[in-house]
Amino acid sequence: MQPATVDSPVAAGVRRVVKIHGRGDTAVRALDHVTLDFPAQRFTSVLGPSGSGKSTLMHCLAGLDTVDAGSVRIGRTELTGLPDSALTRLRRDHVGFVFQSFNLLPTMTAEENILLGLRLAGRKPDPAWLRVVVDALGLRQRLRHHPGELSGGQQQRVACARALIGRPQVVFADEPTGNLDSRAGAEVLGFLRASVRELGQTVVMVTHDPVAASYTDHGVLLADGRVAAHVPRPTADSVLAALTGLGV
Ligand SMILES: Nc1ncnc2c1ncn2[C@@H]1O[C@H](COP(=O)(O)OP(=O)(O)OP(=O)(O)O)[C@@H](O)[C@H]1O
Repeated sequence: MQPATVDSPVAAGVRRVVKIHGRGDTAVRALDHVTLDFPAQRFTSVLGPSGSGKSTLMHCLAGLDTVDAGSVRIGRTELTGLPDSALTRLRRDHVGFVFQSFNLLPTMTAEENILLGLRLAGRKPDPAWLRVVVDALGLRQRLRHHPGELSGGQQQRVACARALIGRPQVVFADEPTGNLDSRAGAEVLGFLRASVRELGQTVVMVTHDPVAASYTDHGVLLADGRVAAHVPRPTADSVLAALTGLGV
């Protein structure tokens, strides 16, 4: 199996990032001088109460939103100040996404969904890597199915394959198990963990769920737009205790 190409020990990071939503009286400081590094080939969870800034952080990290101060990098590339066209290319070529709601195209087969991003980028899939990803996700028998013919767990596994097929610098997963039952959720989490440990990928996952966080190598807790705590080698209990310590 070929490991991912790693061109930096830090897959993504933010330095003293401030993000303010809205203006004037209704302005909300969603990120308040956040500094974090997400190491390559690690599975990191971002936790915290509702409104603590998790989604905002992910959007800023992925270049989907701009920051008001501070800097953001993906690998060795500084995002702040990049023109939109360069940001779009960076996302397309170096970032994978897994969303709570799967976001598959219903008229395409599972295989077409997996390969769409590469096709749009004019890149050819590496057949060996496609095989590795499809087999790791148990999707071999499902490639010709349309999303409507797949269970939620299978659809999310297709979304994971789509995220990994271009061997991105980092995969951002936003509550990837939020719409799944616990068994399907465990399968997806097990795969994300295996994609890091066995395939050398890097995954950053936003989650509310201490059990989901227990699959990761490191947990970061946000509260009120700030880094409130780190939970190394998280277990469901240690995450719960850290969240409780925040008064959540
Ligand atoms: N587009 C927006 N306009 C105004 N305020 C916003 C906007 N997006 C987020 N916020 C505010 O910024 C803060 C952080 O929101 P964010 O969605 O990042 O939190 P979160 O931790 O992801 O929450 P949840 O777990 O509920 O998804 C919240 O107070 C939220 O109300």
